[in-house]
Amino acid sequence: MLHLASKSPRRRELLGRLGLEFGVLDLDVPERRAPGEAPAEYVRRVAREKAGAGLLKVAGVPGVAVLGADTEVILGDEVFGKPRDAEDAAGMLRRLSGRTHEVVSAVSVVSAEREAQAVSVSQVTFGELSEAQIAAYVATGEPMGKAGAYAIQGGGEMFVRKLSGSYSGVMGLPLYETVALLRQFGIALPGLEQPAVGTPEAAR
Ligand SMILES: Cc1cn([C@H]2C[C@H](O)[C@@H](COP(=O)(O)OP(=O)(O)OP(=O)(O)O)O2)c(=O)[nH]c1=O
Repeated sequence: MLHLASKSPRRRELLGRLGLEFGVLDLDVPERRAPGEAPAEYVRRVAREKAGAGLLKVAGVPGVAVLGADTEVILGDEVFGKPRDAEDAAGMLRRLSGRTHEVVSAVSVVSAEREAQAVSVSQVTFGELSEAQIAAYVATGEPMGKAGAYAIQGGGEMFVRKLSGSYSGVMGLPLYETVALLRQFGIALPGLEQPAVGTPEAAR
């Protein structure tokens, strides 16, 4: 049985697209970058810690695997996590305006026997954002709870001039990498292995 160690509704929705059954573990893992820690290393560590904390919660249940993930927006050596408040969100959007940043999403799967990890890195280029646009977007509340203060799956898509990488990775759970990891753990993916309901006979 797979468990998702995440409070993120996006991760629940994305994992659900694979058509497998999974439980959800609500955890609070601190997200703080250690001094001198490289941005990509930080994302990998936090994903591993989320999965590890989840495994502790279900310890003793045989045959369980736990998936944890972390997503951060990286601009040079700066790491933008979830904004603290509206002002912080506006500051992040100002920094991202007219520039290309990276969105790094790490996924970790752990079980009592093994652990594996995959990382997805996407490049996202924003157009120039006016102060009015930033203020209007922040006022929608959408930036809160999102790394880099935007949601590509929401109004933030209007800022994206170019995306090179994984759309689901930017949203918080890179599906291509997740499928590969789950297969390593022998977890069946019925949504991928059977024809979708309603697919015409000829297309099967
Ligand atoms: C860049 C970007 C991030 N995000 C979200 C994905 C993640 O939920 C969030 C980054 O914060 P995370 O710390 O990765 O995740 P979380 O705190 O939401 O959930 P949990 O730790 O419980 O798994 O930003 C979007 O929804 N859209 C985007 O375009």
